[in-house]
Amino acid sequence: METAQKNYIFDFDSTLTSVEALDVLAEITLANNPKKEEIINEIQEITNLGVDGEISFTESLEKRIKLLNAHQSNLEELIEKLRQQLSSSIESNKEFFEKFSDDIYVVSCGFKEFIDPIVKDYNIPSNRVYANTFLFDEDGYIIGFDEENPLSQHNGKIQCLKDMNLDGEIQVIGDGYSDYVTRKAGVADKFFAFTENVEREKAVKKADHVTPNLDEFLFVNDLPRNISYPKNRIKILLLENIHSDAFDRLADDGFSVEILSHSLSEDDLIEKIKDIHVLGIRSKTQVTPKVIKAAKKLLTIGAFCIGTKQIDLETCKEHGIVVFNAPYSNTRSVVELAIGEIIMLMRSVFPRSTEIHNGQWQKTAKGSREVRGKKLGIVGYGNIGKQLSVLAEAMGMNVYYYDIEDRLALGNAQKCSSLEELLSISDVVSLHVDDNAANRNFFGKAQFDQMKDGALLINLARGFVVDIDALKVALESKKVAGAAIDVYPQEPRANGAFETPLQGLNNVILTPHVGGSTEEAQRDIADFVPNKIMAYVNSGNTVDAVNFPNIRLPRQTNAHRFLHIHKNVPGIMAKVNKVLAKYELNVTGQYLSTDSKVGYVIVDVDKEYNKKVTSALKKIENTIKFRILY
Ligand SMILES: NC(=O)c1ccc[n+]([C@@H]2O[C@H](COP(=O)([O-])OP(=O)(O)OC[C@H]3O[C@@H](n4cnc5c(N)ncnc54)[C@H](O)[C@@H]3O)[C@@H](O)[C@H]2O)c1
Ligand SMILES: O=C(O)CC[C@@H](O)C(=O)O
Repeated sequence: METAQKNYIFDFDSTLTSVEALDVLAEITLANNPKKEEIINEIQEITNLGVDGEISFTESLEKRIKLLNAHQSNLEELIEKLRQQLSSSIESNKEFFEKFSDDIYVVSCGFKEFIDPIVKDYNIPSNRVYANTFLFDEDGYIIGFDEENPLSQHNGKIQCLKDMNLDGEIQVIGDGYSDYVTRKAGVADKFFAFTENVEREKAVKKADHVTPNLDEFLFVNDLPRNISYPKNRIKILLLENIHSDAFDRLADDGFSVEILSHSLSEDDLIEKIKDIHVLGIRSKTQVTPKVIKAAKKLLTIGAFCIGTKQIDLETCKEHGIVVFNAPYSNTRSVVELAIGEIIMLMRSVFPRSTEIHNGQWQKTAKGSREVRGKKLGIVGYGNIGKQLSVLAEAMGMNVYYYDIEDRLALGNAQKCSSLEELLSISDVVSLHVDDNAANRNFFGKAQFDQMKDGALLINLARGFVVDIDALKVALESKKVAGAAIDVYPQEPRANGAFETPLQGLNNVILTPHVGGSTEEAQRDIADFVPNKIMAYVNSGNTVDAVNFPNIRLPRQTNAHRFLHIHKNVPGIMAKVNKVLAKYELNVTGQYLSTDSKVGYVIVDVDKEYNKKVTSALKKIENTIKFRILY
């Protein structure tokens, strides 16, 4: 079947390059001019007025050339600078410019003197560049332009395209007025608003299609491209006030990111998740089997925290959804809060402070003790427990710990063989067990009874670990002299009203699950988790995934990468290889990692292959998910 001829008409400034060339020329010519900033601002204003169609293009050109005061010798430097500032999606898609060279034109209101040498590198010869030309005086100064050229006139591109008299469909790709008017005038069949460098409201409104980069344009036209799926089509939803650095990092990589300050209910999440490829949450969002079932496009979930029990990890795995977390980023923050709270509780600082807030002066040493020499009992000697052990010891505390696993003591910390033993000797008990469901109501009446009279309790782990009613009784009876609680059996999804039976009790510090909420921790998490997400989405790496076989993949060079996630049943690898053999693929690398439930096989193949292989791989029985990356 013969395919219809298409002509691709590219604008130059802010489309092929990320800048306006005359602005760059101004930077060069005005380098030593004391009024440089003023003049450059003026030039930019004039450029924008012209691009938006507020003043005639000829007028804008005349004014700018006068202000520029440029010389022929400046052009060489300009060309060098422009070469460094090509739009990145143009640079990464050279193959398209090579394969479709006969159908590509540059039609620009810029100047051939600098456009020709730049686009030549992209296989576009001078005779397919339609642009203005400068006029020079005998000393080589630019004094004007060829006024006969239609491109120097208002609506010049319309006239130029008419004169070009091209056969077939005409697609214009550009960012401004001169581009979109060609569509209205009927000389272009489609206008693509290119917004990689600048997003002009009017251009976006008039566009048949908004293309945030060349990848999107090539994808919708099914043209050869450097990337399998445009990143702007990958939708990321970040909930629960995740640090804005995460948004910046993911958006800078080209993804479409939406950020919400609160968590979503199951129903709202089910609705929202249908189109989402990547979900980012903290501790409040429950990712239930119903949510996962609705998440048809979901590739990965980032828990921007330590805990992952809010996510049904097994169901995620069965659906080929890879989950990451940040296991260490907020550890130090929790430890520092625990240390602060131990001191505050030991000194009864909060009751003393409340008295003064209520207008009372109560200077007393009663119920106020140093931490030095006191016994700290750490329950759960993991990442947080261990770090707390070291800092507490540095303050002169004697550290004891209890863990269900065999954990090596740090410093002079002493291991207890049972929880009872630890509780019976500790002046302060600090809970740092993990968020395992088995730890529900782990600490109740029996444990309070086993504590020393007047000991203190700290819970910065999970709310369901402590029986709050039993704690209330222990505090009221003075069995426990004080407590610091950061986590609660039920926590609200968003900021607002909150009630707990512990409100109003003496020497009880209540914080709203902020143990890990420091600027430093949140920034670190906003670096760590997006990196994991990008490594998976962009290359298939699952290193540090919490529910998936971990695999570190080599860099993919000059190859297409097939990612095949399947149920781990006998014979599946043989079937995958049979398909690859049937279509005679040249396999350049194959990697496999499995656990008892799923298998994850990655195959790197030569770029040229029979495309039918992909549907054959998808059709293999027990396939869960299949993706191609390039
Ligand atoms: N408040 C906050 O903002 C905040 C911030 C970060 C972490 N946390 C929570 O802190 C807790 C500890 O985090 P971590 O990074 O140290 O986890 P971790 O997995 O490194 O350590 C947990 C330790 O607890 C032990 N453990 C589990 N159940 C136990 C039990 N019943 N008795 C004794 N030991 C037990 C484990 O063997 C492990 O050594 C987690 O619950 C985490 O969700 C809270
Ligand atoms: O930031 C959060 O919402 C959770 C903090 C903490 O409980 C964690 O699991 O890291």
